[in-house]
Amino acid sequence: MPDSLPIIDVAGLRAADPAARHAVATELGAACRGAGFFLVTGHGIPEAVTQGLFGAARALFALPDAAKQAVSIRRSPHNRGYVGLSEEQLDPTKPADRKEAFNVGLDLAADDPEVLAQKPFRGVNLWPEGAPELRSAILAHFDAAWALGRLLHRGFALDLGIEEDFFEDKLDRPLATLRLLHYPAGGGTDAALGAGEHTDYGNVTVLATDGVAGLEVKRRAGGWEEVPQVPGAFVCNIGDCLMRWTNDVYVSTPHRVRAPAAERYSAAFFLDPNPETVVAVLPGCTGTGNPARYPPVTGADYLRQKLDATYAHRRAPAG
Ligand SMILES: O=C(O)CCC(=O)C(=O)O
Ligand SMILES: [Fe+2]
Repeated sequence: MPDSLPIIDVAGLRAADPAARHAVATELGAACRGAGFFLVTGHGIPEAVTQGLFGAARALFALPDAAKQAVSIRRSPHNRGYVGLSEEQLDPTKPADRKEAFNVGLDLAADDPEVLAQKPFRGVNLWPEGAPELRSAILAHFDAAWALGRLLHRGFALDLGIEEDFFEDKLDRPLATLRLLHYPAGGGTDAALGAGEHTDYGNVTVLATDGVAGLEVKRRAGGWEEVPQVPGAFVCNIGDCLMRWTNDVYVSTPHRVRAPAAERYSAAFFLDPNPETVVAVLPGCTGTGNPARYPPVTGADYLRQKLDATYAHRRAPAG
């Protein structure tokens, strides 16, 4: 892995000129095969949207505990809602994570046919009462990060030598989660991390941070590399699902968050495919002596396995 993560301007992916699109795709492909992490500029997400998101995150985490517990993730079978401080332990060998989180999924209406049919992960979002402005600010960023995630997939497809729009209809009702994160001040004095070492589960993660450092990427040779703060850029990384889809051609790299001395906010958008999409190793990623390493699985089964392995509250009855 190189010592510094690549910064990739992805505006060219929107160009009419195929050569411009291919040039960006080649850069993306190199990053996905190498570090598995890259910084993205030229993403087209207005700064006002990101500012609005962080304003909403600050207001949300500042609510009284009772208001946050009223929308606890324990009340949602669909991986939505609030996760309290130290309720999660991404690395089981370390103390619980020093963070609180709030998960938002695809914003479906209560009478959406898939919600009524109780399809897996198809539920309504939980919103704190009396704060309607939070919902619109958070959903504006959800939509913007989703669009960026789909744009990146056009680049991945070009790099992988498949149809440029291969992923389009596999990401149009995705199992996506926008996770707001708040790492309180005062970390760094003990062994607790903000978030323990883990890999992400989906295809790609689009991360916005408030400029406070803390995220570290595991080097293949050992040790940790701090992700630099580049104003206006998003940090993107490949998740386990795209690693599987590409037969390990793209790499899902472990990372962690130090418990920062100063308070830190971030927002991770995890883009997983549609629930019924079959994730089967792509034809161009196998060859003689390199068979498919994974059997096909649906997006919903895949995510369920991953979440059940991580979160005790999904296995045990809510307490
Ligand atoms: O807060 C961050 O910088 C990264 C968080 C993260 O890795 C995650 O939530 O999966
Ligand atoms: Fe992560």
